[in-house]
Amino acid sequence: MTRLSVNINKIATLRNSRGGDNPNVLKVALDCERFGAQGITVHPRPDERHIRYQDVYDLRAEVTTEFNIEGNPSEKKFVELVLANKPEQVTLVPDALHAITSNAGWDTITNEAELTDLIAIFHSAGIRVSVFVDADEKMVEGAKVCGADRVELYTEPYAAYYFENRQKAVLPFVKAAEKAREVGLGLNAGHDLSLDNLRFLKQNIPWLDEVSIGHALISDALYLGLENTIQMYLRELQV
Ligand SMILES: CC(=O)[C@@H](O)[C@H](O)COP(=O)(O)O
Ligand SMILES: NCC(=O)COP(=O)(O)O
Repeated sequence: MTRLSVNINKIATLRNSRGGDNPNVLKVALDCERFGAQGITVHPRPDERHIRYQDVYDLRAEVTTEFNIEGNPSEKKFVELVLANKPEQVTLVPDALHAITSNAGWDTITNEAELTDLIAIFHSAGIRVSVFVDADEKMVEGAKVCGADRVELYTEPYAAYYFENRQKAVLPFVKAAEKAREVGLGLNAGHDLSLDNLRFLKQNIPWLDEVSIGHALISDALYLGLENTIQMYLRELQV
């Protein structure tokens, strides 16, 4: 079974645009769970341009499905936030400070020492650790060496190339996923997954543990409604 974790960053972006509390991030998270999402993902960034640090505390208190916090652990504040909230999963992402969104996975070989230390810290708090990587077998192997539990494959290149040649687009992801399975890592995927490209990814990598989806899902919900949209994404994973 592949779990759907809904990334609610975009809800916070909308809320922050007017400075009030509409839409209410916590309510949307609980509604996502009620509508069938099996997890909630947030990616607080140091500038708090969408999810604020306080949101993480508020969500932790109420979310009953898997809570996944993504972010760059080079920021001490991020590590402290995760340790204070003890989510079921932390996803380590090497974001540059002013990047519009995540745009690359870790070099798990160059950053082996840093990642190994951080993973040990999160493990000592009982938190599962997923490491965001490009679809590169060497980076997957490197994540295993660092002690990760899972990798999250950065799927933007798959999504970008999907309509041109989906067989070729998925191939590096299948190889990276096979490597993850071979070395005993759990497998997540995310970034730019959508109703267009999700089913094909799942068909080619049926052992995917989890996908985290935000931008496309929240955009679809404007037309289709949140409950219906979540059901539609869940259906794409039932193949
Ligand atoms: C880690 C990742 O793939 C990103 O998609 C991220 O979680 C989304 O962050 P933004 O919502 O800030 O673009
Ligand atoms: N980890 C990826 C994620 O949470 C959502 O990415 P996107 O669907 O907003 O591109």
